[in-house]
Amino acid sequence: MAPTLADPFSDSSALREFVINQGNGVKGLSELGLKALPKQYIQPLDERMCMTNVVPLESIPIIDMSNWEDPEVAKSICDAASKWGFFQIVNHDVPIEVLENVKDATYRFFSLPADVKNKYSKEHSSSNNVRFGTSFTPQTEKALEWKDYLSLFYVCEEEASALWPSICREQVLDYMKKSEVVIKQLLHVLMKGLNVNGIDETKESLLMGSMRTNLNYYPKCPNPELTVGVGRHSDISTLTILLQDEIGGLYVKNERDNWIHVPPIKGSLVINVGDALQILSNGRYRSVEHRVVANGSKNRISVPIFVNPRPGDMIGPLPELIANGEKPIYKQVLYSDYVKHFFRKAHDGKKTVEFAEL
Ligand SMILES: O=C(O)CCC(=O)C(=O)O
Ligand SMILES: [Fe+2]
Repeated sequence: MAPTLADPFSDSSALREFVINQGNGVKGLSELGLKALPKQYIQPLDERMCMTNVVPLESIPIIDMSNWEDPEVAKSICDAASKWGFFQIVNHDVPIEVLENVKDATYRFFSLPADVKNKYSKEHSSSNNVRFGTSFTPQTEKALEWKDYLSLFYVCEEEASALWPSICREQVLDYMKKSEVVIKQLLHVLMKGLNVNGIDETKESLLMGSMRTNLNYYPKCPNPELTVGVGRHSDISTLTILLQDEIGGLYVKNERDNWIHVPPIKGSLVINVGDALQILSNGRYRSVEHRVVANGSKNRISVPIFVNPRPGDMIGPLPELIANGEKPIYKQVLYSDYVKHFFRKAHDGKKTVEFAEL
């Protein structure tokens, strides 16, 4: 039941009960029509988006994938991954219907009643591979983030059939499957750019041996300027493939520490380098800080696929780079340890990668 007091959430345990334990999420808070943001979501001043640090005219590269093997296109992909760590792709092979279907499926999942979504919460889910949650790590964050999510770690079709919510399962599986072609094209080009030619089975497994898809829901927010949708972070993936809707709100840091908006382009996918690829490439490709603002008038969704090494893989600079005489700047770390380190703390910009520095 929704609390009815004027400031129902002055007590943090009441907020946790409603948002986390009962599974209402921030979507539930948003739908209460609160006039003011609960204090638990108020971010410190330096974590809020300050529009004076936004460069309006700059833009991350937009790359046409129809001729992805053309040396010019390949160079623009490698340059974007080194300089920006972020780019958008158009004319990739993922059909527009697949993208529209997974967005519809995201709305369908979040429209389910709280008690149904809550079956997939940390408390109730029968598997760690399926997780409905809110904020990032509410147990360790001083200020919460204005976001709900469903996270689906892919093991196999059978497990997905048994465990993933049926309301979005087929659409997420299709989105992952259809994205594999462009993921392989990008990794092929990026490896070639490091003089690593041909991706054998072991390397393919290291680069894309596991995948996680998140359905992110950022509800409309009272006082969006006081909070964040997602705080400053870099992803821990090798690559992230991100589908966003038409609302906007994702910002990326440029080389001069200013923030650049990633404008929604219908049918495009946003690609970003994650920490694992930064480490494997010995720093040649860069994972870059990004964040999502909250929106005062509209709900927003996004659907990232995190393309990862397998949890049991050791990641470190690729042997081909070291054989060429490069000095390693990262040590070998067990990927699952890296992941644990990321989830042990609140979002903290680019700090996670220090875990692997020599
Ligand atoms: O919602 C977005 O646009 C980005 C989300 C994000 O950065 C993430 O899930 O890691
Ligand atoms: Fe991210």
